[in-house]
Amino acid sequence: MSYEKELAAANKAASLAARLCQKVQKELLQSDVQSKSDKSPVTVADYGSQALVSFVLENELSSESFSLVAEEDSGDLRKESGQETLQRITKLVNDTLLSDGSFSVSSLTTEDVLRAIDRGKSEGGSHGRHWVLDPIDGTKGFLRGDQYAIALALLDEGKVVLGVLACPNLPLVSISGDSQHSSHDEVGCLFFAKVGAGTYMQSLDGSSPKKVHVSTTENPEEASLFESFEAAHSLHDLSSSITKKLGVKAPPVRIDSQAKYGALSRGDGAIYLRFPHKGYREKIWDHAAGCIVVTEAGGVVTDAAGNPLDFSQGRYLNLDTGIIVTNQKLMPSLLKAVRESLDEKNSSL
Ligand SMILES: Nc1ncnc2c1ncn2[C@@H]1O[C@H](COP(=O)(O)OS(=O)(=O)O)[C@@H](OP(=O)(O)O)[C@H]1O
Ligand SMILES: [Mg+2]
Repeated sequence: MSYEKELAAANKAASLAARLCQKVQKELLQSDVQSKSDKSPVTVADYGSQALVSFVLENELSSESFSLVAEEDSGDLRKESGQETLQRITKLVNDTLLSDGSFSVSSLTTEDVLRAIDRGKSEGGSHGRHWVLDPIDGTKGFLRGDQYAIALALLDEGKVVLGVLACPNLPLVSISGDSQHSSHDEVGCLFFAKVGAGTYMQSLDGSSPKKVHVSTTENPEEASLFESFEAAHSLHDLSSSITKKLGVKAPPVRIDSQAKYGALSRGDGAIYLRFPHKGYREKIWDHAAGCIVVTEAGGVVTDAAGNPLDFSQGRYLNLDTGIIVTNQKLMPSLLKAVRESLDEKNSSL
């Protein structure tokens, strides 16, 4: 199976969704009246991105019956209080489709938008094909004006077979701790990977794609660490104890969203550690696209016990403790350090 047509559709869908999100983030950052606690811009961009991706996939694949596992549903938009937001989303989606020029449809109605969003209710699973979407991954980063990603993947018989990460604010040059980059660097990256065919990166503006590879270092002293920006999303103390054991010298690079997987796939840094607080259940849309982008670039993604991630169990991942990402050479010593640090943590409880 080549998945050629599916990859082209996914790239188009994620790029257009990125355009929609960029427009909303720009307005958000320019607005003086926007209060910091107002979550409405991210709400509008989240729903708009999901509606757009769902519509583009249906259109490009000429398929009425595809399955989509996605983060949002239209419940709140169907209420009286959601009508103004729904109008804004519908206008944004139509403006974005119009800006592309390749869609022959006249404008979508609010009902079309609600229907497109609700396609995302699929439960996924181990049989057949399922698209997996996080319309805005890193919502907190989006509101801060920092990193976020549109993450889209395709599962076939429970395995991730393609993945696309659109990262509108990620510099085209390396962001690892030791590299110099300035606020003038060009931003906006599109990573895409297909099973058995490697990972590529291009600019969201459409430069020609270049094959990328994870860092090949086997020396932990040269390896820098990526982790969640938000301390509430990952135990920073635990990753610090692990990297100390390994001998990592550089301070951690903390950025939001699956942009971490994208950055790692092109060799910015060599390790990504994620240890959610007890009780948190990881969703498949937070890792499916990132996972194939890294593995097709030569990296390894496992849970804290060294098992591959299983995307076939529905909307959630059933995980042992955390997620570990690195290259093949560093994995054995990293897993050992993870095991030792987890044992120390558990014995101190
Ligand atoms: N408590 C808790 N623990 C662990 N993870 C959580 C938690 N709460 C949320 N999330 C999920 O984290 C997604 C954001 O990605 P990151 O954690 O990699 O980035 S960051 O923390 O925003 O820096 C974020 O994705 P979005 O909701 O799409 O933004 C969540 O799915
Ligand atoms: Mg997410």
